[in-house]
Amino acid sequence: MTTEFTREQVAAHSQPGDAFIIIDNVVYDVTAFLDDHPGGAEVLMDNAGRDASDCFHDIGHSQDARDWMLQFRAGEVAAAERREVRVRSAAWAEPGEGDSLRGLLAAWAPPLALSALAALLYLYLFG
Ligand code: HEM
Repeated sequence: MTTEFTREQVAAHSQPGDAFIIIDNVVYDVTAFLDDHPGGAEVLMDNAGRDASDCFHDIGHSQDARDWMLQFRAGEVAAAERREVRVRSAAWAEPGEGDSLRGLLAAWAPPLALSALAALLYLYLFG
């Protein structure tokens, strides 16, 4: 079962030895992570006990960062106090496999069509 925290309860965890942060309605216990954060302990402590969703997204954290944060998950913000989760910006989203395949097809379609046409013409004239 997931533990639920009110925003007031999260605010009580704002010390270096006991630091919680909210990102997208999920509560993270970042106490053990402070010294390991590539962005430094200070930004995390500035946001300890608070909702740091905007800051987190503004940085444009990598997929690695998002995988990493899973291990600090302590619970969720109580249902009545959840906020709308910001939609990912296009710049932040990583290209999916489907996108690159589509891009590849789009790039190759015109030359492939031309060579098929040339082959047909050759067969028609000299075949
Ligand atoms: C548990 C939550 C978090 C994790 C796991 C995490 C992880 C990381 C990682 C792995 C990086 C290196 C760059 C990257 O891979 O994206 C990074 C950089 C950074 N993070 Fe976080 N971060 C977290 C929360 C936050 C929050 C809440 C803030 C802001 C309030 C923040 C601010 C920064 C900054 C300023 C950088 C440096 C960016 C740069 O040097 O260009 N991080 N973080």
